[in-house]
Amino acid sequence: MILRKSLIHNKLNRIKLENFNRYLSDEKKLDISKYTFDKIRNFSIIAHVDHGKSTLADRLLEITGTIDKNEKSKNKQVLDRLEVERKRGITVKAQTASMFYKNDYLLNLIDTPGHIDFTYEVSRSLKACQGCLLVVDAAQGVQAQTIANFFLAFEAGIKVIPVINKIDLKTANVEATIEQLTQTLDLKKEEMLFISAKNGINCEQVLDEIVNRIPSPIVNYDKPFKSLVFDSVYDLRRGAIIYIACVDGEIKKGDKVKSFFTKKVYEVQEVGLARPDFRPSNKIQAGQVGYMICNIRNIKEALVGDTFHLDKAKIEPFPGFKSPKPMVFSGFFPEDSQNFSLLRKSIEKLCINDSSVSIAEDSSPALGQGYRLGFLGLLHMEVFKERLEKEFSQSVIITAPNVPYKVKFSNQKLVKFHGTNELVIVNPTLWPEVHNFDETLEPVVSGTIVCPNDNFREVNQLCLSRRGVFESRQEISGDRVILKYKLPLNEIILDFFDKLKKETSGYASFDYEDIFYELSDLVKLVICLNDIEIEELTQIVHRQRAGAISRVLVEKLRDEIPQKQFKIAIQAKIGGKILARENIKAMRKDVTAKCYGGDQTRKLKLLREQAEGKKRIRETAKIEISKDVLINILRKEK
Ligand SMILES: Nc1nc2c(ncn2[C@@H]2O[C@H](COP(=O)(O)OP(=O)(O)OP(=O)(O)O)[C@@H](O)[C@H]2O)c(=O)[nH]1
Repeated sequence: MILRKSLIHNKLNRIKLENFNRYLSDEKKLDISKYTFDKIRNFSIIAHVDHGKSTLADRLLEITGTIDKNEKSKNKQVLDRLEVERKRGITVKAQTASMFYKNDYLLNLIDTPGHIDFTYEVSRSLKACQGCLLVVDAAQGVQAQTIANFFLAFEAGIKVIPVINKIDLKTANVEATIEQLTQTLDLKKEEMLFISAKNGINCEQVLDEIVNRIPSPIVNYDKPFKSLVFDSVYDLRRGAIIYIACVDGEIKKGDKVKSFFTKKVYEVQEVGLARPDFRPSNKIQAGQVGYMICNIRNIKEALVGDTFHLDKAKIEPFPGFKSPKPMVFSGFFPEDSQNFSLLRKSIEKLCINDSSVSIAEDSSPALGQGYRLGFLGLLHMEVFKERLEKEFSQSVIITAPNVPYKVKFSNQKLVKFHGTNELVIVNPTLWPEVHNFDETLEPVVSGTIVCPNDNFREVNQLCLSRRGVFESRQEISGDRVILKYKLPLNEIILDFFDKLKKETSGYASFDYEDIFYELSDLVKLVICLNDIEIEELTQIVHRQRAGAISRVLVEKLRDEIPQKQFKIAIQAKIGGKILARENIKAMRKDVTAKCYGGDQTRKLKLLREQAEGKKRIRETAKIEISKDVLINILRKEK
């Protein structure tokens, strides 16, 4: 697996040290002028996790001589996978690479991220292509991500070449896979390729079919330079390196370019091809795909989907650009509050290479100073956390993740105050008072599940218990079924996928698309200890689920909080209404132990004094939840 972006950074540094000077002093920059648009094919590889996307990419690079086998094994040692990627069996990011084929063609393999958290980026990268290889594992057949990815390609209007992989496996069921592809995606058998990416069987044919079937890009040489940004990485010395697909004109060192989104102007310092190392070229012209370095010092100015064009030229931007929208938010606090400034520096460094993380300062009575960070999805958050721990040795406490909710109001005073009639709430403690809004909305997704027919009942039950709405069921060959549900995002960000796997002995796959907002009866659930609110445990929940969540939380707290000299009342409340309650009894101390003999009046006096003392402490003592208890509760929450 040599093509992984989470690891490109290492690679960039290596290239920088070893080759940077050589490249700069190298007079012989690549001359790619002869690769006119008709000689170019831009394509992606899309697949369900583990169906062989990276293996096929490696094979194509090997066949075209872009990398050799020795280089590959060298890379294999350098590139180790993040644990979260290994655990989930996914690659978060691959890499873009240009290959020369038969001396005639320039084939550009454009990376698409391999996870639903990055669906927007997948759809943007597909916009830079005219075709894609849809890889399907012959032993596993069509899976949820196969379907979701196919439809992204279909919507992008690009040519899809179905490739059935792993035909060498004893468990391969090629006939069933063909049938599933024809039934579900309306693909034709005669269009399918049958390969083993691992053993190289029919892989050269894949290259020929890319040339034969994928159209060359539609371009205009006479118009001023215009390009689509489909990826970016950050290098400490050179700033952001952006990957562009050039559709009009050409660009070379010294030209001035402008970002349509930020309106900022930059001078181009270098352009070139990703092979996959950065190789400078004399220019990039319409139809070609490459990288551009122009001293962008903030990765937030190099956004996927933006249009970079020649300064002062009037152009139409590529449609559909959105700045990244975080959908999962959590508090990040240092395990040792002394380490806050170290945590800040580490987060800043990590964000240099990730424009999609949103950052705001946060503080908590128990956890001290920290941050509230927003991510594209839960996996994105896990990868970020793991990198904080592995690359920066930071131990962090993460509060229960939540999704962004919306509240709508018609009160004109509020509308005037906020300048809008709708607020997005990402921090549950900032949820407004009930009388201050009219409607509440939550993000909902269209989910696709592929599982064995026999598991339908369990899967359906799981989805309904997560407030899912059943939409459709389609039986496909191989005794499997495709199910569609509308599911609230909040219900699937935590353990939904794990539960789904458990219910189906690992045979179900899940993917989602289209995040949209729907009306929902949401309430703020507050946890109190002796009437004092524990902010870190405040959550926004659906009214229907509030009772069950409350009971679980108060029981967990009852088991975790140590006894004190006085009684502790644990309550879960919505507004003033108590939904669940547990008490922790006061510690008993035998104050009469020293009274020998039968002086009953003295014993009673001591007991009376003890009871009054406890009452006094209970009224005055501020119960603070300790950090350890909070960590345990949050761990169990996950
Ligand atoms: N037997 C066999 N195994 C293969 C073949 N292609 C890939 N594999 C294996 O399948 C596993 C997954 O392959 P990858 O190339 O990592 O799959 P991927 O689609 O890139 O996975 P992600 O990028 O992590 O989603 C690896 O263990 C490969 O060695 C093949 O043609 N035959």
